[in-house]
Amino acid sequence: MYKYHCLNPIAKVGTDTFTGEYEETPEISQADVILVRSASMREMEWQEGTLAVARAGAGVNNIPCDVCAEKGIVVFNTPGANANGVKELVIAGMLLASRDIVGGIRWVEEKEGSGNIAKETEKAKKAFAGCELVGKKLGVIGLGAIGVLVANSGVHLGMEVYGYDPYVSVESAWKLSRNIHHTRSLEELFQDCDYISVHVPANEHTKGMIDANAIRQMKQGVVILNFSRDLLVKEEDMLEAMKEGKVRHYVTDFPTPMMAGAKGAIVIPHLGASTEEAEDNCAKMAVQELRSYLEHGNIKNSVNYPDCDMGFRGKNTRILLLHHNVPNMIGQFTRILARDNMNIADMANKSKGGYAYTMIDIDTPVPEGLAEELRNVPEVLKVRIIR
Ligand SMILES: NC(=O)C1=CN([C@@H]2O[C@H](COP(=O)(O)OP(=O)(O)OC[C@H]3O[C@@H](n4cnc5c(N)ncnc54)[C@H](O)[C@@H]3O)[C@@H](O)[C@H]2O)C=CC1
Ligand SMILES: O=C(O)CCC(=O)C(=O)O
Repeated sequence: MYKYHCLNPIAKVGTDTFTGEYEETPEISQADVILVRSASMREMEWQEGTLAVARAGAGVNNIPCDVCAEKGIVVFNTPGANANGVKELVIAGMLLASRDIVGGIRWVEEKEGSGNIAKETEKAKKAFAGCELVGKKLGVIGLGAIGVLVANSGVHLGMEVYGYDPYVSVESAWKLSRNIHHTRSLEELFQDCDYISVHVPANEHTKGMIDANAIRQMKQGVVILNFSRDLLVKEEDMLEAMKEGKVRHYVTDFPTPMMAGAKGAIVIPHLGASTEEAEDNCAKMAVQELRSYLEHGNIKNSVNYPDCDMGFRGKNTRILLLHHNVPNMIGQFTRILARDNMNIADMANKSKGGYAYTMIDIDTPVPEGLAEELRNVPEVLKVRIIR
C-alpha cells in the first residue's frame, strides 16, 4: 500500500486515478509521495521515507529541488498542463490594460437604482475609453508552454509579435507561428513593444530581470504583464516607472504589499491556473507521474532527476538507484549483483547535471539485504527495490 499526502487541495479527477493500492494520509511524515500546488516546501523537514514530490503546475520555486535531489527525492512538475488557462488570463490582462473595463463596471455598480443610468452612461463612458490590440506590438519573453500560446494568440488578435528565448526547445519552436519575429536580444524587444509579457521561470538568472534599467529601454506608456512570478520584477522600480507614466499599466498575477492598490497596477490574485480544466489536467498528470514512478520506477517530467523509462516492470525484480553523477557507479552495482549470481535482464542509466538514475531488471532471485548493501555504496542517495 502506498501513501500520498496532498499539501494543497488537488482536483479529485486526478486523485481518483490512484488505485486501491493507494491511500491518502493526513500525516506528511507518513507519505511515500506528496502532491503540492503553490504551498511553500522550502522550510520543510524531509523524511527518509519520502520518495517523490509532484507539483501540480509548472513553477517549482516553492520546492527546494536541489535539497530533494540530494536526498534522493524525485521532484516532478506538469509541463504545459495549465498553460492554456494562463494564456487566456494574459489576454484578459492585455484587454484590462487597454480599456478601463474595471473602472467602467465600478461606475455602473455605483449607479445602482439610478433611473437615469442609460442617459448618464452616454456622457460618462468617455472616461473609460481605451485602445485596441490590433496592430500593436507584443513582446513575449520566454517561449515555453505558456509563452508560445500567448505569442500565437497575439498573432490571432492582429498584433505584431516579437519573441525572445535563447533556450527555446525544439518542441516549442515547432509550435510557434511563423509570423512571430525572432528577437535576439532583450534590448531589441524592449525598445519596440507596446505590450511585454514575461513567461520565464523564477530563478537566480531571471530574478529582477524587469528593473529600472530594462524599463528605461522600453517605449513610453508600455504595458508590462507578469504571470510568471513576482520576483522577476523589481517592484520599487516598477512603482517609480508607473508614477512617471513610463509604464502605463503593470498587470500581475502576484499580489504583494507594494503592488496591492498601487496606481497603474492591475493585480490579480494568482488566478492564472485556477480553471477547472487546468486543475484537472495538472492533477491527472501529477498522479500519473507518481504512479509510474512508484509502480515501475519510471521518471518522466522530473526537474531534478533525468527522465528514464524501462516500461512496465512485468515479472522481473526492478532495482532503482538514485546517485551522484560520478564515474564507476554502474561497475560497483554490477559487481555486487554478479557476486550473488543475479542475472541482469535489462538496465538503463541516465544523468542530469550532478545526479543520475540507474534502473536494473533482474530475472533471478534477489536476496534480502541487497538494498542496504547498495545504499552503502559511496555516492548512492537512495535505493528502492520493486518485487
Ligand atoms: N500564474 C500562474 O498561475 C502560472 C504561472 N506560471 C509561471 O510561468 C512560468 C513559465 O511557465 P511555462 O511556460 O509552463 O514553463 P516552460 O518551462 O514551458 O517555459 C519557460 C520558458 O522560459 C525560457 N527561459 C528560461 N530562462 C529564460 C531567460 N532568461 N530568457 C528568456 N527565456 C527564458 C525557457 O527556455 C522556456 O522556453 C513558470 O515557471 C511559472 O513560474 C506557470 C503556470 C501557472
Ligand atoms: O497551482 C496554482 O494555482 C499555481 C500555478 C502556478 O503558478 C504554476 O503552475 O507555476
